[in-house]
Amino acid sequence: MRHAHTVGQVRAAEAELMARLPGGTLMQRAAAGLAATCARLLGRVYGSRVLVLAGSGDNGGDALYAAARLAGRGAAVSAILLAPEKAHAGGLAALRAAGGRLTSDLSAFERADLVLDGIVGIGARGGLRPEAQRFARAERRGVVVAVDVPSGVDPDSGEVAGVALRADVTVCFGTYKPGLLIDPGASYAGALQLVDIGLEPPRPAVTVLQHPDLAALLPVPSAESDKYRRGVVGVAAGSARYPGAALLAVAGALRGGAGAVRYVGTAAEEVVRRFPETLVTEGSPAGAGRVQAWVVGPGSGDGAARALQEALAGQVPVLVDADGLTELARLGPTALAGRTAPTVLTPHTGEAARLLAGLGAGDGTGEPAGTGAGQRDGGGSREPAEARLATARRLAEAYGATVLLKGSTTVIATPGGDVRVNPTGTSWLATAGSGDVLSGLAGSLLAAGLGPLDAASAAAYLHGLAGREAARGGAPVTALDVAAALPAAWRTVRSVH
Ligand SMILES: NC(=O)C1=CN([C@@H]2O[C@H](COP(=O)(O)OP(=O)(O)OC[C@H]3O[C@@H](n4cnc5c(N)ncnc54)[C@H](OP(=O)(O)O)[C@@H]3O)[C@@H](O)[C@H]2O)[C@@H](O)CC1
Ligand SMILES: [K+]
Repeated sequence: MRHAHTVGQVRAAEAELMARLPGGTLMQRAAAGLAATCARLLGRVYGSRVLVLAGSGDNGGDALYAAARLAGRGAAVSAILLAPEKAHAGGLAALRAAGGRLTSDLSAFERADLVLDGIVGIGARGGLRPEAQRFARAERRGVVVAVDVPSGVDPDSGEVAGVALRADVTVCFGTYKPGLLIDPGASYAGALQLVDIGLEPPRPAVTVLQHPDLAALLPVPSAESDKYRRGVVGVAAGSARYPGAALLAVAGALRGGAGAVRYVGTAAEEVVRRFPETLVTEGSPAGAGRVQAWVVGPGSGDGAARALQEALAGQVPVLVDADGLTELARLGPTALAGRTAPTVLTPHTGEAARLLAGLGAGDGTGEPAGTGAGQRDGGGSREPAEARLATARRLAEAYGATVLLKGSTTVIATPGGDVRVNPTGTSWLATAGSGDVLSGLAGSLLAAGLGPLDAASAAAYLHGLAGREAARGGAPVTALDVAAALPAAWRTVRSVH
């Protein structure tokens, strides 16, 4: 599992560690790790052309010390200082002593085999300054290695105010920063490398699952398992207007590890025709048999209100999506107040705006909460992408539910303040009905016994992998293709041990 910490947490841990170590130790550890990654990327250090962009803080210091190490191994190193009078004195002296030289020639950026971006790190305030902005726009030939954070990316939120330097690799020190894991920041960071500098920060602000975590989380049937012990997931989805949503949610649920899928709703006939293994009832959740988790809302249209009310009245986990979310936004958080079992909400950006409006916060559009029932669009984007982390946290806390906020980086937040970011997303998943597959899948994992954070983040992870698998070779995918590729995604995560 990858752990990310906020700037505040890093600063606190850094202060604690620095108090125990001789001055400059951490920077030397950072520079050594940074230089080692650069050497690996260059292949042959001797004779290579390296350019350092050094700002006025310790981020520039790291870059200058690392560049000095490369110069010591025969690289031709030049440095552009963005604030010459404030450049890190020790780093600069080390670089000079190793044969590095200063330049103000911008074409060095274009010619370099490797550029070290040490303009600004976790001390950044606001967007990149004008003297740094030109590097974000310049042509380049070589590899760009960001020191700790790509300059211009907000380390805590991933926000980019204006422009940022796009890196091929980001070498971060001590811990990952949340902004490297969340778009748009994640798309500027390239591959992530962590250098251990001995930092021991507390509980992470953000975590990211990796294949072995998934392999450990996913349910495995035991010798004693029967379909009921493996969990039954109830799917209340689809309507006369949107029968397809029922099929897609069921398709996802069938590949989520539950022992059986029980469908309730008006599309029962279509569902059983397409997926004969499904148990179907033409009613609503109250009249259906026992389930271990409910999925409510995809394509439910006018039926959403009743299905939601009945599912929430039970004491099993409930995942609310699509029209169920619109209804929940109308009711507000009090609708969940009496629940003892977990609730998972899976909004896209537009639905998140409605849920926020349901708090009485308003979404700035003047649209009253609860409008747009039956809307099957991608959600419009009334919430700025950069505010996603904060939005997910806020909704989770206010609704007392685990919130999976869909987007180019899907973010999952719990009411207790845990946040996971999904690393497997792909833009191919921006296809109609793909969210319905995700909710069926996540509901199935809930029914199989995973907790809400694990179920939601494992579902997002598998869904992303399945999307990539279905789009392999650059082919467009349909939501059913994604569902069909889910078994391959399970095998992929299980094959890595
Ligand atoms: N934490 C750790 O454990 C370790 C941390 N280490 C390293 O230290 C780094 C943090 O160093 P830091 O605190 O000196 O801040 P840093 O990011 O260099 O920037 C501050 C300077 O930049 C400027 N500036 C501000 N905003 C700007 C903007 N938007 N655009 C352009 N410039 C801007 C601002 O200038 P001023 O306002 O003073 O003119 C200020 O002086 C960290 O990322 C890591 O690399 C490692 O050495 C080892 C252990
Ligand atoms: K940087």
